[in-house]
Amino acid sequence: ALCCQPRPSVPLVDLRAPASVQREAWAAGAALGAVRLVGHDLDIAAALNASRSLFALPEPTKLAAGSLDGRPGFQRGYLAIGGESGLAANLELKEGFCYGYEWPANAPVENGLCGPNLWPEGSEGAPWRAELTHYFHAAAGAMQRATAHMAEALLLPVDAASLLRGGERISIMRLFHYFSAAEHAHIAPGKPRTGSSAHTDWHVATLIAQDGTGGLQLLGADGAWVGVPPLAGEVVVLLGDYLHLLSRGATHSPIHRVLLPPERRHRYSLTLFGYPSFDATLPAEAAAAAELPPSHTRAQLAAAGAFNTLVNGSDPQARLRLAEEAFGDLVLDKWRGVAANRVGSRSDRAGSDAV
Ligand SMILES: O=C(O)CCC(=O)C(=O)O
Ligand SMILES: [Fe+2]
Repeated sequence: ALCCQPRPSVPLVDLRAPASVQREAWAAGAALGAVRLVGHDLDIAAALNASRSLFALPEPTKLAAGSLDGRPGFQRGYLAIGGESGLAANLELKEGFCYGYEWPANAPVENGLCGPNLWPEGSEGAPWRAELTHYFHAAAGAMQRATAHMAEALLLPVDAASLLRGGERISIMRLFHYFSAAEHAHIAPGKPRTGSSAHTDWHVATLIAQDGTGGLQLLGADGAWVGVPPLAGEVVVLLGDYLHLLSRGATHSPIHRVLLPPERRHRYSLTLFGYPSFDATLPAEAAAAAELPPSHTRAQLAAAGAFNTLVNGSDPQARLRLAEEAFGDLVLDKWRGVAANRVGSRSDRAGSDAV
């Protein structure tokens, strides 16, 4: 009977249905900060397979495509295990690869988030690379449609079309490959291991495709971690800090984390970070009304402990920066911070955890 079916904890939105029909699902999703999405036309299995091919490349080939040393804050290229961490206390046991818009060779670098993709040497013409490039554009389109759908359904006090406008060339795809806890025991022995430390996403929205392993969790209002089910054919849309601010709190930016896969399992995910334009600034009233950190209950804050978020609420300069600084400058600062938490770095040894 209908009465006895468990209510799915992350609401499901079908992009093929009119936004007005999906109002209830988006309202529940805005309160939680996440929806499951179908009707997106993405070939998730093909993209996951392509990312497996990339991570199966020889270690030296991957390391040679590493990005972090040259340009602090610039996020393209290969991320080795321990190469970044949301919280300095943790070793995040995953490797990653970040890429996005394909800048023409010799295009001028307009800002710190622009620049060439750092594909592994010898990958020109590889089918997996073509698939990943295709997936970036398809996923960005699906996210654009989803945010417009959401804004329409929720009657958000922002121009729906403008949420991600101008961010197409700086939005970033992050491929992850998570290991089980006992692997790579020689790296930072004794350090607590996790997949992704508790955090909020700093931008507009995140579109996540995951394999069947599971491990992504977000905090519900009561402070209980809610598993985001890895269901075939679905992607997950998480709503971020910048959307929370822009919408004057109409959407929640959930604290979430990724647990490591069980023994002998690996987890793959494709995570697209949807940015507004580099120069986007918050209207002064929105910045003044901002809750920092965004709209979390006491139960959520207690359950999360330390977590990484766009602006540090206990820093008196933070509110000022929100009103005055472009999104791109704020987020570049954040990227420098997580890179500074890499294994063996100075802030790693000092154990500092920015919240
Ligand atoms: O791998 C995932 O499922 C999500 C990772 C995540 O939350 C992030 O990179 O911001
Ligand atoms: Fe995230």
